[in-house]
Amino acid sequence: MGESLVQLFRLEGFAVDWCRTAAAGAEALAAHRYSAVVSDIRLPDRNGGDLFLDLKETLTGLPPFLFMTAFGTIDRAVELLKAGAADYVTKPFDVDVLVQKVRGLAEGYGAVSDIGDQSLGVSPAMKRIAESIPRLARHAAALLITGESGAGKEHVAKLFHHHAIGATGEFVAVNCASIPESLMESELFGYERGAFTGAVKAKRGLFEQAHQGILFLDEIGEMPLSMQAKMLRVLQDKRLTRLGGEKAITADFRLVCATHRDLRAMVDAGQFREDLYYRIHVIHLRIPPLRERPEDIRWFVRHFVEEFNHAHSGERRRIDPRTEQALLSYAWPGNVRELKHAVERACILSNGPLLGAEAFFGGSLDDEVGTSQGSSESLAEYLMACERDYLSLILERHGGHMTHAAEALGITRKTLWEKLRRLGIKARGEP
Ligand SMILES: Nc1ncnc2c1ncn2[C@@H]1O[C@H](COP(=O)(O)OP(=O)(O)OP(=O)(O)O)[C@@H](O)[C@H]1O
Repeated sequence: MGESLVQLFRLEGFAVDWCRTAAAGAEALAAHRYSAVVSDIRLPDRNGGDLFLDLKETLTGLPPFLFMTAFGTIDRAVELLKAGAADYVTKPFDVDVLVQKVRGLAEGYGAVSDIGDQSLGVSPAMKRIAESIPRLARHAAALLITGESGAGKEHVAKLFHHHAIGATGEFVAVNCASIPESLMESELFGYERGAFTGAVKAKRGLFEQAHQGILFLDEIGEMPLSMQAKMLRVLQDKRLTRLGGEKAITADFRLVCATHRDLRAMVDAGQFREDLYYRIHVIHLRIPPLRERPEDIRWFVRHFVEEFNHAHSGERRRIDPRTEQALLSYAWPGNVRELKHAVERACILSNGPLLGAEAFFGGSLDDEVGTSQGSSESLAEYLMACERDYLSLILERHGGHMTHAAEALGITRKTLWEKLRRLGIKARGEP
C-alpha cells in the first residue's frame, strides 16, 4: 500500500517521504520538517500509536498525524485522537477522502506553525542550543552569543526572550555598530527636555525601554570603552539617570549580547573592559556557521520554501532534489541570511512549482548530473531521474554492494537489480 500511496500523493502535488519502519519514521521526523504524517497503527517494528506518543514528548513542533486503522484497531485510533492525533481513516478507505484530509491537515498546520516555531535546525549543535534555551531563560541573567554574521544570533536571542519567564517586557534590540559614538549615550540613557540643544522633549532611553524585558546588544564589541564603563554601572545598580536629569530611574533587564568578534582577544588588547566581559560572559552560546552544519542546509531550504508557500497562499513551490544536493555543497558565507534570500529569490523567479538549479544559480545542473531536465520533461522522466540519482547514491554509500543497498532501500535484491537495469545503472562488477 505504501508504494501506491506515495504515487498517489506525488501525483497530487505533495513532496513525500516513505518510511517503512517506525524507527525510520522517527529518524525522518527528527531530521526534516513535514506538514503531515500518515501512519499505519501496525508498523513492522513497533506500534504506530506508541511511536506518536513518544514523539509528542521528545520532538517540538510535531506535524499532525493521521492514522490508518483496520477494523480491529478503531478503539486505539480513538484513544490516539484523545491524545492529540489529528485524524484517522479506516481501511479500506476512499483515497480521495484521504488526500482531502491530508491536504486540510497540512494547510492548517502551515497556518499555525512556523515563525513561532522554536526549532533552530536539525544539526546536533543547534538542537543542543534549542534544548538549552528554556533552561537558560529561566536562570541566566546574561547571555553572550557569538557567531558569524547571518548565522542566527538575533534569532536565538528572540527565542531566549520568548522563553524568559517573567520577561513580561519588551525585546529591545540595539546594534552598537550602527549608533554613532556621539549619540550612543543619549540613545541608551535617554534625556530630559533641554538636556542639550535640540532636546525639545524628554525621551526614554533604550535601557529604560528594556525594563523587565530583554536588551539585545548586537555587535557589543563595537561599543566604545567610555560607554562600556557607564553600561557596567547600570548593570550593577539596575538604575540610571537620563541625560540632564536628576531622578534615578529603575532599569532592570536581562542582557543578551552578540558579537562576531573575539571579545577575549579584545580584552587582552585593551579594547574591551575585562569587568564587563565577565559580566556578560556568564553563559556563552556559539552559533556555528552554516557550512559546519550541512544537515541544517536542507532543513532551512525546506523551511523557507514552506514559509514562502504559506505567505503566498496557493503557491506550492518545492525543491528539486538535485538542486538541493547542489545547495548542500555551497559554502554559504552569508549563512542563514544568505540562504533565506536565495530561497526567496528562487521562489519568486521560478516559473513553475519545482525550484530547479536555474532559479538558484541562473543555470542548470544538467551538465553536472548528466540527466535531462527542462520544461518539456514529463513527470515520468523526472521521477526516473530522481530514482536514478537516489539509487546511485545508495549504491555508492554501500560500496556497490547490491544486497546491502537493497536492504537499505527496503526492497529485494531482485527488484533492485531490475530497477538498475531499467534505469541503465551499472552495478559493481558489471561491464
Ligand atoms: N532558526 C531560524 N529559523 C528561521 N529563520 C532564521 C533562523 N536563524 C536565522 N534565521 C533568519 O536568518 C536571518 C539572519 O539571522 P540573524 O539576524 O539572527 O543573524 P545574526 O547572526 O544576528 O546576523 P548579524 O550578525 O549580521 O546581525 C534572519 O532573517 C533570520 O530571521
